[in-house]
Amino acid sequence: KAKLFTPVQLGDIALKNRVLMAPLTRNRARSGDDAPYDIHVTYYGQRAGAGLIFTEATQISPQGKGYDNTPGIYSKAQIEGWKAVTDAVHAKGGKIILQLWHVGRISHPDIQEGGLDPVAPSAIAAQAQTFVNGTFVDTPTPRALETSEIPGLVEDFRRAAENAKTAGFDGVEVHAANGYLLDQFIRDGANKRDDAYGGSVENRVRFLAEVLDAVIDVWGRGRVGVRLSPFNGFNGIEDSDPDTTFAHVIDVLNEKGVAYLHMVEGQMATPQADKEREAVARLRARFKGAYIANNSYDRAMAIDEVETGMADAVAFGRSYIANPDLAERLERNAPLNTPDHTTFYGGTEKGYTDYPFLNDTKAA
Ligand SMILES: C=C(C(=O)O)c1ccccc1
Repeated sequence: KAKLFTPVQLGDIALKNRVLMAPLTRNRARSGDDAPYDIHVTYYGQRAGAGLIFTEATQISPQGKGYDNTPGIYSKAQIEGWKAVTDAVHAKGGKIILQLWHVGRISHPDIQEGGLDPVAPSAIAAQAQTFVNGTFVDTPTPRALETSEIPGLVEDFRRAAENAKTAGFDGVEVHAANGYLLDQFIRDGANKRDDAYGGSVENRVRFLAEVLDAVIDVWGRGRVGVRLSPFNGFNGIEDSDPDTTFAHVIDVLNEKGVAYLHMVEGQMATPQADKEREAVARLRARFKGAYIANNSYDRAMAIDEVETGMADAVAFGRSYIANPDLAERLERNAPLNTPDHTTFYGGTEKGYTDYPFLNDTKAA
C-alpha cells in the first residue's frame, strides 16, 4: 500500500492516513454571529475520513475579520458552534485542528467594528479585493498599528487558542500565509516599520515568534503548526528576498519546535514553477519537524511526494470540496467528483454538503 495511505505522527497528533483536508474558506458562517451551525457539522463530519482536517481560516477577533460570513473563535456562540463540529468529526474517528486567522489589511471599514480602518504593520494598501456585504470591494489603506497594540494582538491569539481548546479541537494552526496579518509583518513589501517589529528579518518575524510562544503556552508544541506561503503573491503581498526571509522564519519554527509546517507551494491554486519547487525544497530541508505539502496535488503527485519522503502528508483543497470521501477514493483509485467553483464561496448546502459519496453513486 502506498505510504500516503498509512498512519503518520504529527507532533502529538496520530493520523490514520496522510490525505489531509486543506483549510478552505467557504463563507457560510451564520450571519449575525459568524458562528458555525448545522451545515458545518454535516460538512466537516462528512470529511472525517481525512487523516486530519484543517478548518477554514477562523478569525481570532472581530478586527481579524475580512470577508462576509467567515467564522470566528472569540464568542460563546462560536465556541459552541465549533464544539458541535469537533464532536461530529471525533464521533466518526476523524481529527481536526482550527486555523487561527487575522486578516490585517485584507478587510474594509464596512466589515470592521465602528467602521474603523483595518490594521496592518504599515499604512500600505494591498492591491487586493475582499468580499463585503455581497460585493467585491478594493481593500483600503490600513491604519499602521502602534507598537503598544502588539501585545494585545498576541493576547487575542492566545485567547483564541484557549477557545479552540474549549471547542474540542486536536490542535491549532497559526495562519502566517497568503498575505494576511502575520504574513504582512514577515514580508517587507507590507512592513516598513522602524520599531522592533520592522526592518531586519529578525524584527519582521518577531510578531510571529511572540504569537507562537503564546499559542504553544496554551497547547504545547506538539499540537501547534504554521501555514506559510513564501512565494504566493495572493492579496498583493511580496518580499524582496523570500529565500532569506523564509529561511529565518524556518529557523524560528525550529527554535519553537512547532509540530509541523504546512506549506502553500507556489502561487495560489497553481502547480509550482520549477524555481519555486527548488526554493521550497531548500526551505523544507531546513525545517526539522513534519512537513505537509499543499497546492494542486493530484493522486500520482501526492503518492510520489510521500513515497520519496519530500512530504510527510499532503493537503488537498478543491478535491475535498467535491469529494467528502477523498481519502477512500484515492486509496481505491476511484473516480473523483468535479468541484463546482460557482458554489465555492457563500450560500448554504448547495455545493457544500451535497456532493455524493462513492457508495452513493447509482449503480452504473
Ligand atoms: C483564507 C484564505 C486564504 O488563506 O487564502 C482565503 C480567503 C478568501 C478566499 C480564498 C482564500
